[in-house]
Amino acid sequence: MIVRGIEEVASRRLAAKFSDDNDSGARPPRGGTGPEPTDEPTDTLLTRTQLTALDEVQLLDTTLRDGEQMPGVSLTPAEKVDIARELDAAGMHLIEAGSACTSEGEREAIRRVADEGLDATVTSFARGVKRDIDHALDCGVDGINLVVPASDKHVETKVGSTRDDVVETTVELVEYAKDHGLWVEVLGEDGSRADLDYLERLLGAGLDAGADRICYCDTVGAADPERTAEVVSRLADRGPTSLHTHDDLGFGVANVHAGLKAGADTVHGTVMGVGERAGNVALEEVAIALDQSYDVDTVELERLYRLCRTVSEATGVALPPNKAVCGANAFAHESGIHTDGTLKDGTMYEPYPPETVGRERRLVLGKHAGRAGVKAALAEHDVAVDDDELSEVVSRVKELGDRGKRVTDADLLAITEDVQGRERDRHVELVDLSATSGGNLPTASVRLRVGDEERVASGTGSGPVDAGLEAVRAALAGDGAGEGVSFELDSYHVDAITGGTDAVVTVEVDLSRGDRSVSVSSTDADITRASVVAMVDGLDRLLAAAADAADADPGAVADD
Ligand SMILES: CC(C)C(=O)C(=O)O
Repeated sequence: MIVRGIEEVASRRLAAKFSDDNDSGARPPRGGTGPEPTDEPTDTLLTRTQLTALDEVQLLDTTLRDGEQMPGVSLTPAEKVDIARELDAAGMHLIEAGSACTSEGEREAIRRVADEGLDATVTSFARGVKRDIDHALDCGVDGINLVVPASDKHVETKVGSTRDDVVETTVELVEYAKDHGLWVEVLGEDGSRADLDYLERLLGAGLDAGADRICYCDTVGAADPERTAEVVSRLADRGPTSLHTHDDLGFGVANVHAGLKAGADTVHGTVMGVGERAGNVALEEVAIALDQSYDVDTVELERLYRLCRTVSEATGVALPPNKAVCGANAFAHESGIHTDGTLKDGTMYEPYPPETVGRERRLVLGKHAGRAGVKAALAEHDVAVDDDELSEVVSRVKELGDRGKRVTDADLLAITEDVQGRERDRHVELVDLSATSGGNLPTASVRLRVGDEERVASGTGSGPVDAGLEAVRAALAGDGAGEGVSFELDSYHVDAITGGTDAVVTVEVDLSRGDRSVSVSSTDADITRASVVAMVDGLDRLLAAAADAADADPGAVADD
């Protein structure tokens, strides 16, 4: 582990601030008169603005600490290690791996992250008590995020202390941690609601005692950008300053930008903004906004989506469909006008190409569908239609959309077959399914018709749906008698259509084989059946497409 350039950035910035060169215009003055357009060529009318006083920003990820404080989220050591590896691979500068005082299990997790040999600086959260620092030392971390109360509410009501005592303890603890070789950041909890003179005195005392940096905390997300700028510019005059913002007023990212313009150089946040209440600022949003609007590099953007998926899977927090960068709809277009425009020029309705953050563009069909979008979707499945057929398909797609249904690829293909009066043979079909759960090992058995043969197989999994998927995979794997067929389940989504324990559910899956993919849905009162039927129907569509492509060659059913 290394302290990845973080203090180099800060000291260069401070040096620039206090050097004469600064006045010569080599570096724009902090807190200046507002954004200055750069002369970078651009193919849009947008000009990139320069964040005053900074050109490098470091990110501290606290998904494994503040993110895990989200109600209902609890990560195992293995999950923490997985997330930490992904963060490190993306080039995260600092990773707050947890709070060492929490439990032996938490210390084990922090130890494992610290032992990974990551490039990132690995830290532990520590409250303002010596035993928390000892616990952090015991975990082998590089540094600590030392949290001390800053607002009177926290000083007096929460910890029952006085301002002077908190300053004195902070100095002692910083000296103790530095004597033990730790990198130290001092955070003033509830700093946005603290008396500014006292906050400056408290955090300044931390710096004077040897802390490497201080952090402005908008603990309850109560500040607006103006307050943020006011507080941060005072703190940044004292030394390297980080920002820790929450999103209770929806100002999370705006406050980060205000704080950076006011002289901070490091941003705390979490992946997908997971965290207490309304969450922390989402680091993927910070990273993409800094890149797009200010030309500031932070982490590897093309790894952001993958990172979000890893965190979503580990935490169980679904990717919010309408969120920047990670949302399913971030690069999806449904309305006829948008789809038509997007087909003419991919950037028509997007601020940046999806590949920038490791995504792909999707055209979705629903009640707003138009001819261009439907035609393009059919072309992706190598289906050609004449003008009259297209009109009929579009109107049936809209009808389905009007009934509140998202129109999947399988729906579109079925509608088109009907409009064109085509019948097709199924390549794979579910004949029978049984599943058991409740015991130690959920199990499912399937009987499939694959071409002319019947295949029976069973599988086990974390639940009956997972077991059903394994059974389908096993039936299709081929055992010498039949040929093997493999596929990827790219996404799986369940919606309860009715309430109660007898709810009817719709399962929607995206499957792929090679470079072909298909979306399919199935509705049933039995979630396992709905899931397996959707998977088998999707696979059937993929096999049909492969067979068509190979000009009805039966060998196309098997993997190459
Ligand atoms: C205690 C600090 C760092 C915190 O999590 C917050 O202010 O939200």
